[in-house]
Amino acid sequence: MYVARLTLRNFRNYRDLSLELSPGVNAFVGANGQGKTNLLEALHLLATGRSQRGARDPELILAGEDEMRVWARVERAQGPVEIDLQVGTVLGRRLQLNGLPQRRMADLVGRLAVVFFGPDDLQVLKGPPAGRRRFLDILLSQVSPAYLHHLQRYSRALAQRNRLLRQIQGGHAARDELEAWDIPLIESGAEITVRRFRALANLAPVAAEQHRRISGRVEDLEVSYAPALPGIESAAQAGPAEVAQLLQQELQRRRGEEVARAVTLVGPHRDDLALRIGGKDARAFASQGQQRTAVLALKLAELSYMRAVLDEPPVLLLDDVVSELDPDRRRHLLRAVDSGVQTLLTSTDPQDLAIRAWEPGHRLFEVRAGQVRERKE
Ligand SMILES: Nc1ncnc2c1ncn2[C@@H]1O[C@H](COP(=O)(O)OP(=O)(O)OP(=O)(O)O)[C@@H](O)[C@H]1O
Repeated sequence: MYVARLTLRNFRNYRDLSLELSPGVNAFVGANGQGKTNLLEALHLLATGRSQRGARDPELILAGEDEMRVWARVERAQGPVEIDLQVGTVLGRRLQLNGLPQRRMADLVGRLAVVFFGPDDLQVLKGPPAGRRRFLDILLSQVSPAYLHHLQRYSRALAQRNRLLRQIQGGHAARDELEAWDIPLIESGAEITVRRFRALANLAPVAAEQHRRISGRVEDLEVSYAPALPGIESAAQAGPAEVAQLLQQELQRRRGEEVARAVTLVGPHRDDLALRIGGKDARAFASQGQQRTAVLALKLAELSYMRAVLDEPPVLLLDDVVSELDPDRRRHLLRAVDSGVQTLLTSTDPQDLAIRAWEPGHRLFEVRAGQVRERKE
């Protein structure tokens, strides 16, 4: 798939922009703070409903305005899709697909699929588990509406349950009220767990292979799902009903502790992704260079996983990472870019894009203060 046209109105520092994009490589160069990342953010928003920076809706609207619009025409194997998202400070979000208003925001997901790779991703290995869970959640939500449904249901149940636990602790609610929230927590928690295990079974060998190639077969990368609850792995192989049973037992067992600590202690929001490089825990031991190689391998695995599930490549968004990689790792990344994947990449330095070495048909744009101009070489 590829984005043929992107139109922005009052989005971040763009008042009015309409861009025609190449199905191949689109490079955006410009000094810091000119609006390069904002362009990729617009596409991330259309793909996932969320900003990759976790920005809230009002922050996305041009300062002084009260409504913004992001619109894209996406060419897909089965035909074009037009996604039109409007966000207002008063009116909230409104979504149209191919000109038809949609009632549910979740309908946005699955129209455009992206793999985003930015400087923050380089920290994902050493950072807190939430970042690694988010990696899986964003990937799976984009390829599976069922996963997104369970994730939303689970998050709601978790938030409500935590609120109730605080009320119980404060003596403002009864313990048996928890049961109503246990059901969605267990059911959707089991679905999420099983689907994460299955995805990793596919992702891990690809990440390992990419890693071998990038590191020159020096070290092995092992990626696996690391559930907080022992026994979950074999239950997940049997299916969601078996996982649900384990979660339920554990919730019963730890109810007293949950009430005492006023927080939900059981479920996939406590799980992690384990990465081992050369047999050692990457979180504790990986050097800067090893982290970069591992993250790059993971991102390339994400790309090929999505490509296989969707039966067409997603759009690759590379924010300021080309310059962060040494020539060898850059070559591996750019090889993936060359293989029929629409790519939007940003850099402050046109030299480090090595743009001339790319296939014909790439486009080079200059970004300055919310204006984008195509640069002819
Ligand atoms: N809601 C908004 N209204 C107006 N301007 C905004 C808004 N949000 C962000 N900006 C402006 O957008 C610019 C930041 O753009 P962006 O993050 O895309 O930078 P960049 O070109 O990617 O820079 P860098 O190379 O530093 O990452 C800043 O000048 C910021 O003030």
